[in-house]
Amino acid sequence: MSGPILSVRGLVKRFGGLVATDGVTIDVRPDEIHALIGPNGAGKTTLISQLVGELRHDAGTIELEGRDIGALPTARRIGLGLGRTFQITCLLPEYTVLDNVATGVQVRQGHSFRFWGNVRGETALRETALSFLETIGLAGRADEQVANLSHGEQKQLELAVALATEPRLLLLDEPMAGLGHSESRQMVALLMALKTKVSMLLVEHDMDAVFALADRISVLVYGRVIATGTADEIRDNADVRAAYLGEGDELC
Ligand SMILES: Nc1ncnc2c1ncn2[C@@H]1O[C@H](COP(=O)(O)OP(=O)(O)OP(=O)(O)O)[C@@H](O)[C@H]1O
Repeated sequence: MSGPILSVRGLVKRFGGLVATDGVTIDVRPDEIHALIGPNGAGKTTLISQLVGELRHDAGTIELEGRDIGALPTARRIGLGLGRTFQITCLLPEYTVLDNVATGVQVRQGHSFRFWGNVRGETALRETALSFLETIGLAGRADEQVANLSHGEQKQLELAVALATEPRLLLLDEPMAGLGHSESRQMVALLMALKTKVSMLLVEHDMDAVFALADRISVLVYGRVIATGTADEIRDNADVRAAYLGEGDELC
């Protein structure tokens, strides 16, 4: 078996006296959806921010396909294959759906937000961007202004923009947030279909989605991973059940 896509060892982040991630060790294997769950304030977003380089860690290591990326700036990490979607929608609302995906393509090509150039380049860029929209089922909305999309379509578009950077590992920060039941089911189906194309670390409060998608689940509580295992192992874990007692999230 080949090594993990992502290997995190002993990651620590302190905010003054608060230890937000407290020696987190976790890995994501090739073609795996690894879900990270935990009560509010457990440190999930802090961990994602450390992985992408928006927050510097105080201790520990982060390796992407065996390469230590812990000291690299965010743009370099993206260039090496780290992709992410955001908890709060982060699209350019006044531009079209296609323009937004084109920004992802251009990031991959080493340009940042250059937008449309000469006609030949424009055609190639348009075709590449369209192919990502086809993958996520939004090609029919390519020329629509983003502001006119539903919340569910915007979440799908975020995914297309992230995919356009051609990541080896996709960090998904609450892709189901704010989605209705049928939109959530659509997103689950989409992520399931993408599984063979890209490995994913999924932060999500929607337990139906987590248990439907995840090959393995890690549970973070007060900055520490208290358990990692399959859905069945996590469901039966007494420490995990105790951590969720009284929380809004319900383990199914
Ligand atoms: N910039 C910051 N400065 C100080 N404390 C912070 C900062 N960011 C997060 N924290 C604290 O770190 C802890 C972990 O927060 P974090 O947002 O990572 O949790 P989370 O698991 O993502 O929560 P949620 O599920 O509610 O999004 C919390 O106690 C939070 O208040």
